Amino acid sequence: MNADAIETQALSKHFAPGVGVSALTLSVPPGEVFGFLGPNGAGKTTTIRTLLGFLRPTGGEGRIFGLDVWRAREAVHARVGYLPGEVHLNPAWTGQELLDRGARLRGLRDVTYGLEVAGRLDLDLTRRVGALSKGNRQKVGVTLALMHRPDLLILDEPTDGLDPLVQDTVLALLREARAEGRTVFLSSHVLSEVERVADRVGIIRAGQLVRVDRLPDLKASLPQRLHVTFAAAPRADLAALPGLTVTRAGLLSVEGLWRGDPNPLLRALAGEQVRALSFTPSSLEDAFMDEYRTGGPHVA
Ligand SMILES: Nc1ncnc2c1ncn2[C@@H]1O[C@H](COP(=O)(O)OP(=O)(O)OP(=O)(O)O)[C@@H](O)[C@H]1O
Repeated sequence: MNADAIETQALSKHFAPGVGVSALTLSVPPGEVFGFLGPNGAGKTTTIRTLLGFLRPTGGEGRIFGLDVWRAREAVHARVGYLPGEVHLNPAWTGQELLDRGARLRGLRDVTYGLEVAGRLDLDLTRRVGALSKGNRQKVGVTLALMHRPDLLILDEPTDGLDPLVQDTVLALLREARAEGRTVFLSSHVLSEVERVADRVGIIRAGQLVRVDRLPDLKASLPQRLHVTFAAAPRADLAALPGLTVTRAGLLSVEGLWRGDPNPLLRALAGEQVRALSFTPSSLEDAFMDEYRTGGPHVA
């Protein structure tokens, strides 16, 4: 059976009209790290909780390894390691006790990998969860999600509250999971961390999946930032060029974003008195900020 790790068809979860997640259609093949990005309140957690059958879809359907996320949720859970956005653990238990309990619940005899993960995260398993800092509780959550080497990891903001060194370790663990052919669905609002680990990214905004792309394609499609100053007012109407979105225009200058083949722009400028011209790639960060705010540039 070659089912996708995750497949959704118009999957929706509405809490009220216009609130929640709308008609999400997405496929994540096995062995991929998929970064799920979006601003606060965009619907990342709702999507994840629906994929795990904690919330009943109000429309469409979702499958994990071919299993219906609502009707077969218990079978789904057996294939998944889940880290919730907020880790709630019994404060009276130690990390070791939670690890042993997790192993028992999953019928896992060998906790060697769980111990290795905890060690690499520099987590003291002898301490009670109630006595741990937020970051250390997060490490317990990460360890519990990873310990059984699940086929699919669904992680809601896994590096939240962790220091940069530990964040690096978590991302390394995710890359190792991919190297073993396992799948990772990683929600985040931090582009820079997703960029370091994801094969593809999806951007959700106001409950809608607005873009899904491979990272290199996304980078290649970014517009160039253009800044031209003139010695004399230009005669051509540069704003009319289809590739140009003007962000600022003066009598003797134009700033904007250019998409696609630069030759029409160069031809238009050839007849003008150009004093200076700069043409620079915009950063991925810029592109994401545009996407967050407006739904982003429509790249051909
Ligand atoms: N149980 C609920 N009842 C009603 N509305 C809800 C419920 N859970 C979430 N929402 C609403 O659904 C929308 C999506 O919320 P969600 O928590 O999925 O966003 P998010 O992308 O995970 O945000 P964050 O990055 O802040 O965690 C928000 O408008 C939120 O207020």
